[in-house]
Amino acid sequence: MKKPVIIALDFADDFECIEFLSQFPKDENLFVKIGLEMFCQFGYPFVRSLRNRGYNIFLDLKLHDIPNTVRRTCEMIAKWDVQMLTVHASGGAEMIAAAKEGLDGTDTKLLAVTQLTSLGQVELANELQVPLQSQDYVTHLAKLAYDNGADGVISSALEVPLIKEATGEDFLCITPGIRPKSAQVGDQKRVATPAKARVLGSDGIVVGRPITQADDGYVAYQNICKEWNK
Ligand SMILES: O=C(O)c1cc(=O)[nH]c(=O)n1[C@@H]1O[C@H](COP(=O)(O)O)[C@@H](O)[C@H]1O
Repeated sequence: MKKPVIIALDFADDFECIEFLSQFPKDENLFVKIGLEMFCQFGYPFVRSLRNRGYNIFLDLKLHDIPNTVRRTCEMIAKWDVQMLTVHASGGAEMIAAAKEGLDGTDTKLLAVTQLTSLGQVELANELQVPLQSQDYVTHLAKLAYDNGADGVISSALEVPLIKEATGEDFLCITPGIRPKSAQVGDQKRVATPAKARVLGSDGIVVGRPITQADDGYVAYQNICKEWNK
């Protein structure tokens, strides 16, 4: 699959979301992320309706629970034909392996979230009391995910070279925290432009507000794709 620009559909309601999507040509082969905000409101029927439009789906549920619960949840999601699913790497080795087991027999890529891109070095040290540099913590979690069967991780683009070195070139690094030069950073801390993410080796970028809150979402998307594919 071509390295995707994944649009994070973080909207307050489905009407706003569908109106946003109506700006895009019908044959535009979109890769969209359904996160907790939309999934909590509209659940699986919403996932199915977007899949039926032909979109690739990244279901971002960031599962984090005991292994048995995560495995059983993944067994259910395995029937949904989604292309990517997230769990938190900090759920541990057994939980990651259980998630993979639950997805057995599907093409759904299991991605483990490392250190959220909204957390910087200060939050890692002071709030989470993790005595490591961000890049070492992220690499450690990526290796844990790799060793326990995940297909890839979610990290900032900044850590991609280290993750690839610690795991393998084929281990997917999907990177949110993407901000074109002109965009506001907002609550993100570890950010990169689309061009920088490409140079650092990201396998796909996740972009929300710079597209969904732009005056013209389709133009914003096209500009980001141009920068990403240059
Ligand atoms: O798992 C994610 O997708 C994710 C992980 C992470 O570390 N940081 C992060 O921003 N995300 C998601 O990526 C999207 C980023 O949105 P924007 O900040 O609006 O571009 C949001 O939907 C977040 O939930």
